[in-house]
Amino acid sequence: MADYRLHTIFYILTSLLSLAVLHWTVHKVLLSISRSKFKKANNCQPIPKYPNKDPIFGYDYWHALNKAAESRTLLSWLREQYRLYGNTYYARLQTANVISTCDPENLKAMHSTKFKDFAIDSRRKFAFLPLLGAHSVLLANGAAWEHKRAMLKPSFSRSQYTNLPLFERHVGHLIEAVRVENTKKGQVDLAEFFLCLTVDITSELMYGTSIELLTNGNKDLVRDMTQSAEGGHARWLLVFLANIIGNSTFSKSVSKVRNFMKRFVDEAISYRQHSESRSISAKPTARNFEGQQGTEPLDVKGRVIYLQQLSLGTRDRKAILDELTTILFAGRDTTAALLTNLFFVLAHRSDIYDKLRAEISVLDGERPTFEQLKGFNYLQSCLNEALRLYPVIPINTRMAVVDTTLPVGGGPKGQSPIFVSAGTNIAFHVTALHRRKDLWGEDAEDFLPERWEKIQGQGAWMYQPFGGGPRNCPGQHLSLAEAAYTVLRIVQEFSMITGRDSEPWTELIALTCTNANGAKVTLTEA
Ligand code: HEM
Repeated sequence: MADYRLHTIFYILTSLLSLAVLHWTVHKVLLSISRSKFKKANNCQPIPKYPNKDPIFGYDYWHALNKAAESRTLLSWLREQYRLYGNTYYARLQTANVISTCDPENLKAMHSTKFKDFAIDSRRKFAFLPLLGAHSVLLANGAAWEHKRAMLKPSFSRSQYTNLPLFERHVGHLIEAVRVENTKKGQVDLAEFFLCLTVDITSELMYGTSIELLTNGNKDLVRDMTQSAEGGHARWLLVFLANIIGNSTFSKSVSKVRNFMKRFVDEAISYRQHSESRSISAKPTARNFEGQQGTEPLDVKGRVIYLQQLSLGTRDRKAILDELTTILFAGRDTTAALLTNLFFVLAHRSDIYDKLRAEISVLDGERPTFEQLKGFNYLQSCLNEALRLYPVIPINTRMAVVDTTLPVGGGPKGQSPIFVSAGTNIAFHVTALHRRKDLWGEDAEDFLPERWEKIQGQGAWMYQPFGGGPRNCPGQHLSLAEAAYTVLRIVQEFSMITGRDSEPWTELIALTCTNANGAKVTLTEA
């Protein structure tokens, strides 16, 4: 009897297993047939491959990538891979299929023409979720992302980035603090001050209240923010290994930063309560977080304050915390990195510094208007060139959400479309794109602001510091105005800059990328 029962169970189990195997095989065969047809219809050609020694786990590619990251040579290592395998190639990395590209046509497709076929990938989510939170616009996809983007829009209006008196207040604090340090120590690392400046400006614009790091000197917050951003990048490199290895410095910093931010969540909640108890100056907006009709709050100067905007869209404290933390990091690390990289160059190029001084001398020491600021072409070219040679976000990623194609990278010349199966990760490398000699000329490696006199429309897809398409950077105008104003005022106040660092520019990749050794200089009073 027992033998009969065992026999029946065995029979049922093997039948189920055979059915599952059959189903899987049929599915695979049908998928392969339909993909072959799809590839043929789209004229897809094979893509060059990185010679993975470990084609299953892709451990060798990951090991090489990590080694380069540890020695702070990841950006040049990536460029070397493009030289070896072409501008678009495939590799296996930690069990994932990855297509790397530095081709403008592929970026255009991902960001714009085929925007819906690509989404934010799980690697980015894993890396930055502890810091930015699940509600972060930087980690969202689909309809949730659309809502968040609509919420952000009014806070990036022209009135925000043309508010030069607001910039002046904070840049004035920066100049004072830099002057004190420069006099006391005979030199100053501008990088630390830029990180405070961008927090002060971003918080005033987005929260309505400045954190005032330049005047209250909350060094702990500066350190915790930096450690959080760097820890996020380490998680991006390690992925699941990060959970095994652990990083207590990262966890502590994240928790301190998010705790600090809770005061602004309280402010948002009390703003909401206040606005519910009396009628505030408000007009309807597109949609809020909960998908309902929202309101667009205006502060006394007629600006839209993001914190207030968020508070009217949701009662969820965690959602407000995630969004406020995200916007502070997005506004801090980026513009600070741009300024640090540019001043690193200026410290070693007195010819460029002198040319900047000559250009702005028409102001005769007075403050510029916004139109004058935008009209200083050489100043604008220096910013463009700093973002070209040292893009603040040099590595970015997406994931294909459906079977799709990218326009180039296939065939012997790399000019035919390539097939991209759903789930494939795409890594795009902006430094490699911005330094391609076939696009930028033989002097692509040189810092040459003059090249921008000839470039129309910022070079479209071959110049990608701010991303492109619907998901491009909403802070672009703000950061360029903020950076231009800061450079102009420093150049007005100091007649000469001398570099105090003989090291070459060295990558420090966290949320963004900046010079690892900062911008150590001595400034001479004008
Ligand atoms: C030099 C300065 C800056 C650079 C180079 C820069 C670059 C970028 C890039 C490349 C993206 C697209 C990311 C992607 O496609 O995955 C982005 C997105 C974003 N940036 Fe910026 N950014 C800068 C300044 C700012 C500032 C000052 C703010 C706000 C105060 C800001 C807020 C954002 C936000 C909220 C997003 C997410 C947009 C979305 O996902 O829809 N950025 N930025």
